[in-house]
Amino acid sequence: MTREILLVSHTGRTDIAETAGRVARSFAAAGIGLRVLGGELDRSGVAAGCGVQPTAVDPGPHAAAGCEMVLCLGGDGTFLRAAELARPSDTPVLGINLGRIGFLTEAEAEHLDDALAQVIRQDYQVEPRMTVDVSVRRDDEVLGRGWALNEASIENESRLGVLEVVLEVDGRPVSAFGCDGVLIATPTGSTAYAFSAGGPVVWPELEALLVIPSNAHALFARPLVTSPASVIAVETVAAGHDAVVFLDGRRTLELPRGGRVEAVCGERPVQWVRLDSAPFADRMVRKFDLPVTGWRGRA
Ligand SMILES: NC(=O)c1ccc[n+]([C@@H]2O[C@H](COP(=O)([O-])OP(=O)(O)OC[C@H]3O[C@@H](n4cnc5c(N)ncnc54)[C@H](O)[C@@H]3O)[C@@H](O)[C@H]2O)c1
Ligand SMILES: Nc1ncnc2c1ncn2[C@@H]1O[C@H](COP(=O)(O)OP(=O)(O)OP(=O)(O)O)[C@@H](O)[C@H]1O
Repeated sequence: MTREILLVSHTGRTDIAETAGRVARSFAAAGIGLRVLGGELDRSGVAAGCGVQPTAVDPGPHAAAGCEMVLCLGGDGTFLRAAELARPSDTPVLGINLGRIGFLTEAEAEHLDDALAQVIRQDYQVEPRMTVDVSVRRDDEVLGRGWALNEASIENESRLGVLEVVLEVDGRPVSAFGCDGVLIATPTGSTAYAFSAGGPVVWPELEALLVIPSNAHALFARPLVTSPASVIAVETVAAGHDAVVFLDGRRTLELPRGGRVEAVCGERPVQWVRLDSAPFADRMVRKFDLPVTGWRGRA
């Protein structure tokens, strides 16, 4: 069977385009075909000149269909973009960090050659990462649907005044408060926006839905960790403000005043390529540069 990989890279940096050219040549030498988004071919570094003939594809839900993986060269933003292309066809995504933080990526740039060798040998595991499915409703009408890998962030559209919301979990009211917004995050997203809003770091193997009020003007506005089977709803008051739901900071849904957002564990996860079994604790310490001097460990 012909092997094929979709390459998604940060196209705004020449160093990444050069790296993409190197990746393309390695895959070509191993007999692996390359796909690139048509609109990015010129800037991708894998166009004419690098000795490879990639297939140009449209950036729709079929972009990665039939590929063995989506390889992402960039930071977290590029990984989220790659996940959007990979998820509809359940294609695994591998991130190589050529960005600043790259919390979502599996390998650092200095280990690129080792990572490519593993990909070529098909020496990796794939694990599902939970997503969140979101619907926006008003009365009985569904106004929009979407999904996120990190989080759904409900935010006051105008930024004028507070957003008055009522939080509901599993059909029961939990708390009403004014706030800048409410985040509904996955364990993967617990180190992103939810982390900045005071949420807990959740190990990615755990399935849970996190609910984190942002700047709530209330005595009770603690981060909640709910079951993956929970249905979370956030209602905005009819006399209040219009809001927007940001999904991974990339896709938006309008939430008119008096509307309701419902969030549940995503039906379709993102398939995540693991190259090694380094514990999540090590990744967190490395990415957040946490001090660990003085650790002795068990004798
Ligand atoms: N105040 C905040 O912390 C804040 C505000 C808006 C959006 N965000 C995050 O930005 C994400 C979109 O990322 P982007 O790179 O396209 O935008 P961006 O370039 O504005 O990046 C925001 C920052 O979030 C980091 N990030 C993204 N996902 C992460 C994760 N799972 N764990 C740890 N760090 C993560 C990125 O590396 C970057 O430093 C959103 O999903 C949201 O989580 C954070
Ligand atoms: N070809 C492209 N088309 C659209 N957006 C792109 C493209 N290349 C890069 N971007 C966007 O540029 C932004 C920055 O990219 P990315 O997050 O990968 O780099 P970074 O900011 O250096 O890394 P990190 O997020 O890890 O700090 C992201 O929102 C990404 O989606």
